[in-house]
Amino acid sequence: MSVIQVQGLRSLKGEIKIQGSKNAVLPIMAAAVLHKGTTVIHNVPRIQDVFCMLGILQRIGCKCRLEGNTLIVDAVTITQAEIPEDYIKSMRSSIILSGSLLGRTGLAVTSFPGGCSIGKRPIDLHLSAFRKLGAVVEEEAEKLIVSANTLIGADIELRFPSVGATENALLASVLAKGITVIRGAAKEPEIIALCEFLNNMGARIEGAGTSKLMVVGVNKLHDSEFTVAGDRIVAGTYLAAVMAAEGNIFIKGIRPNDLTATLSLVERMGAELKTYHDGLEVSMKGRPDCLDVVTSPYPGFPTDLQSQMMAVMASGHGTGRLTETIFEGRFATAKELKKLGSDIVIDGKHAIVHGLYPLSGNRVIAPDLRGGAALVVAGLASEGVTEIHEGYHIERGYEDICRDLSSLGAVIRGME
Ligand SMILES: CC(=O)N[C@H]1[C@@H](OP(=O)(O)OP(=O)(O)OC[C@H]2O[C@@H](n3ccc(=O)[nH]c3=O)[C@H](O)[C@@H]2O)O[C@H](CO)[C@@H](O)[C@@H]1O
Ligand SMILES: C=C(OP(=O)(O)O)C(=O)O
Repeated sequence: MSVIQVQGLRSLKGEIKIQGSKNAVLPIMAAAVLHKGTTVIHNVPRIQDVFCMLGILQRIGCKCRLEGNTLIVDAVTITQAEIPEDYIKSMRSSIILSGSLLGRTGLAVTSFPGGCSIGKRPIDLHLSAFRKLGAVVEEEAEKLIVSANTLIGADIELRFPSVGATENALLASVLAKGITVIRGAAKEPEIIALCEFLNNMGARIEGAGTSKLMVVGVNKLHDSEFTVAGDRIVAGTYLAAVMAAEGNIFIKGIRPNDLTATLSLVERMGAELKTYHDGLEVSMKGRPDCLDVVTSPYPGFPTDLQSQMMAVMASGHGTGRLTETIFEGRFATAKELKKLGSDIVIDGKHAIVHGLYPLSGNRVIAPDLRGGAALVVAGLASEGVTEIHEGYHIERGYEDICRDLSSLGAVIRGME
């Protein structure tokens, strides 16, 4: 699907089941490499990033079967510790395999990762964690070679709670000798999921969900089965969709507690919410109020929902200010939203959004995964047709955004 067409100004109504979490399943798939046996993962979303990770697992020797939303990974034999560069460039999460390959084989040959063009995205914290555990990191003609004879538990201090660096430090330390303490760790629900997954396969990790993780190295892991939780960012995207389009929808298959900062924001913007243990009902009448929003690491408001919220405010009421503190490139979406008539002024880390309704349909280009989803949201609040080009970005993280929104009454279709 390279182009998405949205006919705006239709309210949304109905119920939507949220796919499994991308940012949880990718490190879990990488973690399966640590075990010389079989891992079964349920509620795996059928998205491009998962297909890419599957491709990498197969290239390094794993036997994988994706049946519906269940993935079986047989990692009895790893035949190579090098990940081809084309895979690495097409997906940020490929870097997470360095930790698990290093833990499993003592060697990981990768290169600098790709991902969304949302900022510089260095990996210095990942590499310094590997070094702390006793690995040697070498750069050779675009290749990044991380190796260790023996990984030894260590005290790792992260100067920023990087999600990826926390995951890599965990993966490299599970089979290391002795105790590893990770201070300044990320607290995202996806880190908790990874710790639960690893403990369920025999690892010994304490402190998940806090900034201090303790890993007691073990000698071996065992076969396991795990179910991935619903994707809080996809849920937040559909929340943004109903804020922009108005209406009433039930979002099921997620834990509202994972979305506390987002839910508090949308309530202040004017939505009515009812939360249940595995879902929530959202009702939006009239235009949402524009407010001040600052992105920050969990439990703060997630950068992965900033663009969608920009789209909501662009079609809202009053003036708001978005401050992006994590990824400096995420305001690329503003340029596209302006093509729909929105009034957004960028000033460094801040975007000042003056709400206007309705926006007017136009041809726009998805700048990245969440920026693409934000343009779909803006299309719902636009008069006429909005055509979003380069929709392949959206497929990295959404199983089928057109299927989901049409089931809620949106007039939307994808075209090749
Ligand atoms: C697959 C996945 O889970 N992706 C998520 C993960 O990305 P990712 O793991 O790449 O994000 P990080 O938490 O590592 O990055 C956060 C910040 O730390 C900086 N940094 C990171 C690593 C490092 O070695 N040095 C450094 O300076 C980054 O430039 C960025 O400014 O967390 C982000 C922040 O919640 C989300 O937006 C992404 O959706
Ligand atoms: C930035 C994102 O993903 P990735 O880290 O995989 O590029 C995202 O999910 O918004």
